[in-house]
Amino acid sequence: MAVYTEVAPEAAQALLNHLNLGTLQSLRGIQGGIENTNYFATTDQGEYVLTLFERLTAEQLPFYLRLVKHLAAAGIPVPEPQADAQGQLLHSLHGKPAAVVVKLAGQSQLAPQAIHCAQLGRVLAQMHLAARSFDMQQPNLRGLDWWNDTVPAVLPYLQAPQQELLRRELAFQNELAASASYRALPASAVHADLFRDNAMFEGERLSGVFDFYFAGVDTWLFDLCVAINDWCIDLATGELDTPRVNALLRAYQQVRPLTAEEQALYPALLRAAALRFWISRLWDCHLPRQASMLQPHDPTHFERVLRARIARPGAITAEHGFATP
Ligand SMILES: Nc1ncnc2c1ncn2[C@@H]1O[C@H](COP(=O)(O)OP(=O)(O)O)[C@@H](O)[C@H]1O
Ligand SMILES: N[C@@H](CCOP(=O)(O)O)C(=O)O
Repeated sequence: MAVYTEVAPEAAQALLNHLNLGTLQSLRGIQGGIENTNYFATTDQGEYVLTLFERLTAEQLPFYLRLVKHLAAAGIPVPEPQADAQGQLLHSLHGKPAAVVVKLAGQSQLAPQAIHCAQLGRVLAQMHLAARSFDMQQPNLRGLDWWNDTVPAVLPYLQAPQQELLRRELAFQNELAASASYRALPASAVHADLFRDNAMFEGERLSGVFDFYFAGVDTWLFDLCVAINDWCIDLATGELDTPRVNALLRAYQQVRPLTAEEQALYPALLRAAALRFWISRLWDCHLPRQASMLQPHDPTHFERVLRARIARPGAITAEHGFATP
């Protein structure tokens, strides 16, 4: 469930009045999420999502909300946060930080085909280009430093073969991050969690991408690899599905061709993206936060994905729209 704080219609209307968003017609708790309290709020002016933030603080939230506002202004299909007369995007309801964003039409496509992956690839590249002019800075809080801090905490819960893999991969990624070619990778604020459940489709058309609450400054290639590892795989085995990978990468490169460094480091960043979610799922599973509301996802899925990327590395080829350097 995802209504941790009950919101009365009168309280929602007071916030909607403050934002000049019209008269409430319906207010419905959303059961889907795991982190925040979310409601669909329909008014005579439109459909919105009202979120009360249960984990992130009022100090952390402006980065996420302003990033989404910036992307919306650049024409990227994201749920635009609604500002008050002073231009504030962050509000307060029942003592919790709150935001109201536009509701995206449609549903998530959990069994995507090439047609869906192509749209995602195009929007991802457009989003990367648009984020270059976003001027707030926040590192990816689930990046390499966090991996180095978290791996020692989860190792005791693992069997020897998993410990060995985790240690070896972390060492590999630390070495990679120190290399000149890694430092040459283009970066900006990125989504960093663009899984299938964070995008909406209306029929076959991508209506938008949302849930930017793991966003931070990281390489564009990492962001791309996070998406490929979720959108373009056989879910049972974790293996890459070539037609979907081709569709996503071709569409991405039609907007922004990968640099020579990105092409060379693609296999290593697919591994990094798998490692990131293996670690976070292990952490959620074995060290749940106090009074945690998270229902942990299965960590073994990303162990499988990581093993698959090591055994059969992906490669950028002419199939992906641009010849290798
Ligand atoms: N802007 C939006 N437009 C349409 N649906 C949304 C929007 N934001 C959230 N939702 C719905 O709410 C659900 C939970 O949102 P999410 O951001 O994933 O919550 P949490 O951060 O709590 O996991 C999503 O799966 C989606 O169905
Ligand atoms: N995509 C992550 C979980 C992040 O949670 P979200 O529901 O807020 O996207 C994973 O699958 O491990």
